[in-house]
Amino acid sequence: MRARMMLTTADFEDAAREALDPVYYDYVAGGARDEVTLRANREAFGRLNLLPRILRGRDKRDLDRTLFDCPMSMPLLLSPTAFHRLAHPEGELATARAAAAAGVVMIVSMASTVAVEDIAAAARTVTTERPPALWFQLYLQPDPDVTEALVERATAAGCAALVVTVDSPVLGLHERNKRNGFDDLPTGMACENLRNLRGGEPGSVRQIAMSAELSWEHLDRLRHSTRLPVLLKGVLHPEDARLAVEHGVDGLLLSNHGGRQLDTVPATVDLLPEILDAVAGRVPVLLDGGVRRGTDIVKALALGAAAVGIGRPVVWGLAADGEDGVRAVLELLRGELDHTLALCGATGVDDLVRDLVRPGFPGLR
Ligand SMILES: Cc1cc2nc3c(=O)[nH]c(=O)nc-3n(C[C@H](O)[C@H](O)[C@H](O)COP(=O)(O)O)c2cc1C
Ligand SMILES: O=C(O)C(=O)c1ccccc1
Repeated sequence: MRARMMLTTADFEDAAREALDPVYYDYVAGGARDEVTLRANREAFGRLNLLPRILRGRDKRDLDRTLFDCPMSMPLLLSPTAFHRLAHPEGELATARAAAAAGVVMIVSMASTVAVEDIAAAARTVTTERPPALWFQLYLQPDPDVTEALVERATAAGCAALVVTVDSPVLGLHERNKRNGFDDLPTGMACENLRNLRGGEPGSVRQIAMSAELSWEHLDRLRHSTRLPVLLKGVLHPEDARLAVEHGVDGLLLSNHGGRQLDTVPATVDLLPEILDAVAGRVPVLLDGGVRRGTDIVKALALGAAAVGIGRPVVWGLAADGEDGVRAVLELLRGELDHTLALCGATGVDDLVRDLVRPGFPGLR
């Protein structure tokens, strides 16, 4: 049999589907309820068209960008995803090495199955000349002391920014997980960032409190307790984007959690112009949700995103081939990004403007 050619992120999803226990595949692939938003993220990119410029490009294009003092080899980062050891025995260690080798930021999930200190050590084995480019995602905890202990842990491990996920007053409901009876980690895996956080905590998934009573006061308290840049992940209403800036956040990661929280919210790329108008250039706006192609990255950047994140494609790479698989996913997206820039007549990622993107022309869907 001919070996499968791994040319696209979809090829990695196919390989992951074959490699993974179907229960874990469903956990990663799935979205909330009817999965309307999960599909919308992809469909929205599909509805946008690119209108390239001619006779103005260059042979070698600039892909690099610096955000919050973190140099990135391209404006693509690893959005936080939980439980990497479900996908591969090395879990987040493999992911971190791949991200560091590719020169991109990994946002470590609070619910990682390897401790953030060990993830940072793995990244350091690859990048010796600069600190590992890790940011840390957290859910604000109703007990501010728990949040503070987590932040201290992530900061001591060398994380360079905090990404606070605010779209989860309660956990989204995934009917795939219900049908499969998946509601906990298997024996031998734990949420290692929560183990022994303040006392003898076991690191169980249930230690992650989702609370509908969190308020801007909790965020203010965090904002004043750390010198790290704070980004909010999961702001969807433009009014909340305005409030977030007023409360001193350093950036937004525009995200609908990959269609995993409230179903039927809009696709992130459709919301991007409104959010950018609300923020009015005061802080960078990053975006994730449905990014699978170089053309998706170019569309989001041209509309004004400072960088884009990928969630599931990272886990597909990891499940398919560990560190090499994640690296391959990142490199194929880098290649597609560069190729798309060339075809658009752009000299680099800083040369993308809004008028490259048009709403879909009829017949081009
Ligand atoms: C398996 C899985 C686990 C996730 N875990 C987290 C998490 O722990 N924290 C968080 O803020 N977002 C989490 N997310 C959401 C991602 O950060 C991201 O917003 C989303 O996956 C982006 O969409 P994409 O998968 O279409 O690229 C998770 C997503 C998936 C698929
Ligand atoms: O699965 C998720 O999307 C997610 O965000 C999460 C939250 C808490 C624990 C594990 C995963």
